[in-house]
Amino acid sequence: MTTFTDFALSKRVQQAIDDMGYEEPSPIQAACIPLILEGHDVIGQAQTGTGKTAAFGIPVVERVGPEGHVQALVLTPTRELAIQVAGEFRKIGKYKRVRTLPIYGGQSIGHQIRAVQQGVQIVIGTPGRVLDHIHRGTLKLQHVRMVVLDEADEMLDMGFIEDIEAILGETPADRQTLLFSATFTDDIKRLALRYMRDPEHVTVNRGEVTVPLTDQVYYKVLERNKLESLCRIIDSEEVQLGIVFCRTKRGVDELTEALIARGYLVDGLHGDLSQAQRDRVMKKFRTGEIELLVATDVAARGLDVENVTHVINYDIPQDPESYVHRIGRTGRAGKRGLAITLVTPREFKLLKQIQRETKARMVAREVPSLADVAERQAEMWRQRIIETIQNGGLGHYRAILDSIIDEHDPVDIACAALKLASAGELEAREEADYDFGDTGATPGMVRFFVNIGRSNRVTPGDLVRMISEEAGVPGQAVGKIDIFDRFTFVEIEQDSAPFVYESLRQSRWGGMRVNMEPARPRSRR
Ligand SMILES: Nc1ncnc2c1ncn2[C@@H]1O[C@H](COP(=O)(O)OP(=O)(O)OP(=O)(O)O)[C@@H](O)[C@H]1O
Ligand SMILES: [Mg+2]
Repeated sequence: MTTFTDFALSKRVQQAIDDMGYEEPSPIQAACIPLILEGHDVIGQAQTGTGKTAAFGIPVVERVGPEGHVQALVLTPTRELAIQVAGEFRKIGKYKRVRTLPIYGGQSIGHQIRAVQQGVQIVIGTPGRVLDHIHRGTLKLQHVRMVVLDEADEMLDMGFIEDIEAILGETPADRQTLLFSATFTDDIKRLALRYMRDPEHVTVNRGEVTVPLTDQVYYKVLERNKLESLCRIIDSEEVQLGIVFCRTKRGVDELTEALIARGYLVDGLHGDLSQAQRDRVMKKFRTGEIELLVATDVAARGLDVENVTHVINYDIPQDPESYVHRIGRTGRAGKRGLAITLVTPREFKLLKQIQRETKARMVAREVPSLADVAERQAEMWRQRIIETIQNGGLGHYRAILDSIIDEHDPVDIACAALKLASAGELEAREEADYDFGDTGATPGMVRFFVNIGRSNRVTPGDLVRMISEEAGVPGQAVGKIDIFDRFTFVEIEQDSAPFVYESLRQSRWGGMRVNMEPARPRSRR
């Protein structure tokens, strides 16, 4: 087994690693540290939370010389990540006294300029702000010997590529270039070769991109019930710290407000907040002052917060990479995690695509019913009432009730008091459902008209198979099937009907075009 001492690191770096409590190198560290120490360019790919930061951090710090100019540059896609990676570098370089500096937007540039002037050896920054310094002439990169792109696939993607090119153009051509991420597409790897010299490819766990210690589940929800479903799911989980991802900044704001209104300890993070706000929110999350962080994909990559037990995709991620990185915020460094994805009927295909491309094992779960949640809440109130009786000190309240106790049933009085105390929390609520109108189906079922191209060779067995494969519903959800000359009608259980409808309303199956519509009873006559 490899140990850190095998790398012949300087005493001061080795001591720092010991202080950090790293006993043995993770696989990506074991493979990359020697290569980087020897001066190779490296493309390093390993699952989220497996120590990629130190895999480049340790050898980069080790290779930095005593000269007081910028020798290494690390680029990250977000400010929070730059801050975090800078923290890791500071720890590794603690005894070597390597001077590191995070440089990112939203922070006073004057302060950064003064800090650079004091002789920084390693800069960790976001591309925009680094370019800003280059243009102002306040950051000189001509002596840079090592460049790291953390989250390299993201950095070489559309949003960043021009900035990256411009920055790399400021560094010497014979620099050492290091690329790290949990995900690399073949295209990005090919593109990366342009900026590298004969790189070594290190890939850990080629087969699985997601972390096996993170269980992955999904809940089928209806758009209009999403908030309610989320709350029920959270209430049925023991969340220590959780990150809830939304697609848009506005979605983050809205969900944050809605959750606060419902009494959850949450705050939101996205790119439109001031840096001071972003710092405050991250601090509240890292210290556990809030239990849920609601965020856009700005929090998807690289963030390492201890004890994140849950990642919840409130909005389904738009591509497999985003899924991998988002859920990678939990299940880090050998800990367990749970990744939850909410999926609406319209998004079901996307879920299946993510599942296919990440080879993820996702298990379907049922949103707790209102009855489940109601029972849990009722139990909680019963407990509270019993505890309150046991704690005593009720004399004052008894006096208040004295004047009505003769005229009203004591149980009625207790019920009224509970209604007031629970502020509506215990009111009966109704389950909302997808409205297909009257389709002339058996009670509890929805009848659909299915049109499968010109081919009439479809058997009832084929239909059941198609429906369960495409919509991910059990075969039992399919009821009566009528195959006429040119028309086919299928009855689907109410609960599964929205998913079947959204998956099959317009799709392809075995090369045939499939259309599906809720049946209208009149057309049956
Ligand atoms: N050798 C080690 N022994 C113990 N813990 C480690 C070791 N290396 C790293 N860690 C810890 O593992 C956690 C994850 O590390 P890191 O953030 O570098 O992961 P990553 O691979 O960069 O993940 P991501 O793809 O999400 O960016 C950190 O908390 C880090 O301190
Ligand atoms: Mg990382």
